[in-house]
Amino acid sequence: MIWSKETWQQIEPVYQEIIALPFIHELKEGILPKEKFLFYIQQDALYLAEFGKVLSGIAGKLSSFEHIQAFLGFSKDTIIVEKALHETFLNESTLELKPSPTCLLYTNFMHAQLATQALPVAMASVLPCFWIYKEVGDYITEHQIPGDNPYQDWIDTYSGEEFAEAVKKAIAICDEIAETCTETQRATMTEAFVMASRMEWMFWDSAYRQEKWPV
Ligand SMILES: Cc1ncc(C[n+]2csc(CCO)c2C)c(N)n1
Repeated sequence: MIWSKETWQQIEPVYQEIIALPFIHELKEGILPKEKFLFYIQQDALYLAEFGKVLSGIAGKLSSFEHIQAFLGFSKDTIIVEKALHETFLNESTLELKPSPTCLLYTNFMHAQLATQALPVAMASVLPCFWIYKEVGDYITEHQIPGDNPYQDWIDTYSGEEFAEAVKKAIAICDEIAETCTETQRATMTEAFVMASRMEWMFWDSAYRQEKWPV
């Protein structure tokens, strides 16, 4: 079976929990309190800055010209989005922004995967970031009631054609790499994918709770 198909089946329960989150429901209805969205965007800017570095780190370890080009493109797009978020939603004071416990957990996990795991495992760790956002973007678009939604730009970004193409490419590259792996390596890739998917759930949940450091 194709690695990505088999692996998505593993996270289907996590995905169902994601679309059941109040953050996603209220985003879809356009009733998410502004301060919760802002908390999310601020943490996302911090997340994207690290994620962009991890993507270019993966590119640096790849050998096929086509794969390198794809991952450098993903990295560049991530940094462009991060910069745009800063310009649209954030101001000077965000220089003092500090990552929430969940944001730090997720970005450190990605960096650790890149630094200590085999390349296919690091690639599997970054894939939920693409794929889950695509599914969530499509889900919201399909279940939205027409009308004004202050978060429409965000929704359109992740349900658009351009993003769909990037996600397709990321999945295809992971499948191609998985084909060259042993069963054990493929299982480790799946484990990494599941772990990152759980952190995607946590990221939205932590934004809804405006998570603080306990001490
Ligand atoms: C926590 C978190 N996870 C995933 C994304 C989505 N995303 C971020 S970068 C990128 C790749 C190309 O731009 C994608 C799909 C996000 N914004 N925040």
